[in-house]
Amino acid sequence: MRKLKIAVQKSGRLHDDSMKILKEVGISIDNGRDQLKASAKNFPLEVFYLRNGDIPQYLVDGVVDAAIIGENILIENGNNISIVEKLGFSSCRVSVAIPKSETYSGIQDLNGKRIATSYPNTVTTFLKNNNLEAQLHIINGSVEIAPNIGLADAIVDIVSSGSTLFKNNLQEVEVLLQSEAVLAVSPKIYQEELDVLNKLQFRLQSVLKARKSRYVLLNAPNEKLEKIIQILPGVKSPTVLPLAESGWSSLHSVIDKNDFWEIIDELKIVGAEGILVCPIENMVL
Ligand SMILES: Nc1ncnc2c1ncn2[C@@H]1O[C@H](COP(=O)(O)OP(=O)(O)OP(=O)(O)O)[C@@H](O)[C@H]1O
Ligand SMILES: O=P(O)(O)OC[C@H]1O[C@H](OP(=O)(O)OP(=O)(O)O)[C@H](O)[C@@H]1O
Ligand SMILES: [Mg+2]
Repeated sequence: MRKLKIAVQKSGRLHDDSMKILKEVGISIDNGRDQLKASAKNFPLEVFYLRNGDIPQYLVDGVVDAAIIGENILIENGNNISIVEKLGFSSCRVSVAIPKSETYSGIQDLNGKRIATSYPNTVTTFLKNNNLEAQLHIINGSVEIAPNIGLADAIVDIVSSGSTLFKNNLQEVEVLLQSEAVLAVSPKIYQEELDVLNKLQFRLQSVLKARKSRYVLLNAPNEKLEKIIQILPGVKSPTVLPLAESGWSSLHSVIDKNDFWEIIDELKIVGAEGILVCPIENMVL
């Protein structure tokens, strides 16, 4: 089987979580320090460690078949690159920010302004869509400093917690796009590599589903079961097993992690006892 060539950020915000998710899908990679390329021991995969910003071009050219990359970079530089899976980490947004001291009454306020950014294509599209004109200053990092040193009136940059904006006395006024890490595929991928990619994607989906879910076990008197089952939908329907103590059962089910506390509260009210909640490693549905 031919190997799938996948690009992963060499170092930076995406690196650790990218390696972690590959490990969670059971792929073990021989990772010598400072290696730019490494092969998986137990899966037809070759990992190329590259700069996030360089990855779209490698995908366009077919130098790599796939990549784990920030969606914002694909929007900025990735013509014709498809996203096959959103990976749920490195969530952020690309936003316009202006000094806190300035009032903002709407998008028109950006007309004629000087905007500093590392994402010129994203900003140009945004300006065009809104019939605005502005002067762009393209800088590669520390964009948030630009208004404070008189280089720009506004910036467009990544925002996550908002603490960098806060520290630089800036306020977020428009969100251009939302982003997270994604699995992207080269338009030049061959069928054999695509078959490997499909296998990888299947494994990723099972890990991502599992991350969003929790396994719940509880005990309840039989007369309370009907109400409890209504609260616990489960993958199909909850498993009910008799306990050694007569008139009691054990119920097992899968719930969405986000609904966790609400469901537990409801379960307690209708008479569930000994509730256990466990993480799930994989979910193959
Ligand atoms: N503060 C943040 N919170 C969450 N995700 C972020 C944050 N900053 C960046 N990201 C996401 O992580 C990706 C990588 O960011 P990082 O700053 O590590 O690299 P970079 O400067 O874009 O690239 P390079 O690898 O070329 O140096 C970004 O494209 C974005 O999708
Ligand atoms: O809203 P926050 O949580 O503060 O995150 C936003 C900051 O994070 C990123 O920078 P990073 O720390 O990656 O530094 P860099 O500019 O060197 O890439 C981004 O460029 C912002 O500056
Ligand atoms: Mg950064």
